[in-house]
Amino acid sequence: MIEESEFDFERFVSPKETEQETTDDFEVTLRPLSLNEYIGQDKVKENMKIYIDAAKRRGDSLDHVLLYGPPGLGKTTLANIIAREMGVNIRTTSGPAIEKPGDLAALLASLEKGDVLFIDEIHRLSRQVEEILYPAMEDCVVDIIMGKGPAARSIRVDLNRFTLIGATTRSGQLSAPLRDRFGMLMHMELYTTEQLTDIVKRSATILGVGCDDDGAEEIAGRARGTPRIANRYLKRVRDFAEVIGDGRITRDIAGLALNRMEVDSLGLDSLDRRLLEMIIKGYNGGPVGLATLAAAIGEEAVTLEDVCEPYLMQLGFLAKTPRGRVATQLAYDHLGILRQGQVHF
Ligand SMILES: Nc1ncnc2c1ncn2[C@@H]1O[C@H](COP(=O)(O)OP(=O)(O)OP(=O)(O)O)[C@@H](O)[C@H]1O
Ligand SMILES: [Mg+2]
Repeated sequence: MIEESEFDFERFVSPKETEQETTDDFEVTLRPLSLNEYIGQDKVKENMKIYIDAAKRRGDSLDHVLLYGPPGLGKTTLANIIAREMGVNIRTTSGPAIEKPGDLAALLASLEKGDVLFIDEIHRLSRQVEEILYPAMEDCVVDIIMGKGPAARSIRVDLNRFTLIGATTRSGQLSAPLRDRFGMLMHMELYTTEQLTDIVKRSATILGVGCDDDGAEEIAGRARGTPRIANRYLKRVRDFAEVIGDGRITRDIAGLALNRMEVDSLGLDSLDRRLLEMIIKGYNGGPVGLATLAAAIGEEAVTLEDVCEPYLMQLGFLAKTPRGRVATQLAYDHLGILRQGQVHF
């Protein structure tokens, strides 16, 4: 329920777009525009194709979709593709950008039939704002309270059928009532090196850079399962290739560039290594709590949890236990550190 004072009727007519994307031109041009161009995430993609097809056959809007997974895996890209494949408009906003319930109500009321509303970082919606979504998602209505005190009355505003696509890096932080109202929960996984190699090759073609298969593989192997990182490294390696080499990306050039950027052979960057070294040297291998660890290396806990840990856990370098984070033997081996009392043969 929202109060009249909070409701900005002006916005019904001209909703102010809250475009909060942190994309530069580079990212925009590299974004695939159709499901067929979208590499990897096969499970998500196959299911999505069926849901889209079914909705289109019924002439219905698509059910609400929640995309969750680590940053840079293509959630924003996929949301745009879904809207495009459905042939509808997409409006983009993000959790922290919607301050008042009235703002969201106005945005919802401005949607046309079938439109997609994409809310990035949906776990960061305030409670009050989130409550507007419940009846909107379920019954396509918003409730507005007019007036105050005993004279107050509530008005229902009917909405057009729409599709909410929410994206979050942390589905665990989503309240249960909100999560339950999504018809599809789609978990995005880290990409394999083969998939990332294809992504790098595709991006290189779009950018007009010559790139050997080996060169693409070298970049992919160090991009920690993340297309955004792969594209970023490609851009930097291209600089090296142009200045040091003959412009073509080879394995040697890629290796050299990435070493200079302090990205090691498995894709660990200096922050990953600082994290592991702190557990090993500062806390004797762990367990150590996330907050303690974050304070010790001077980083935010969310950064460690969202950015570093998924990849370190996938490599088997880090384990989460109820008592805290633990560095595994594989991490010691990779960093070349001996455990206390361990003898090197
Ligand atoms: N499946 C894919 N195929 C090709 N390129 C991709 C794919 N997924 C993502 N990319 C590229 O990776 C970049 C990052 O994708 P995107 O912005 O969609 O990630 P995100 O999951 O929304 O990240 P965040 O959580 O940080 O918002 C984009 O520039 C896009 O070009
Ligand atoms: Mg995004």
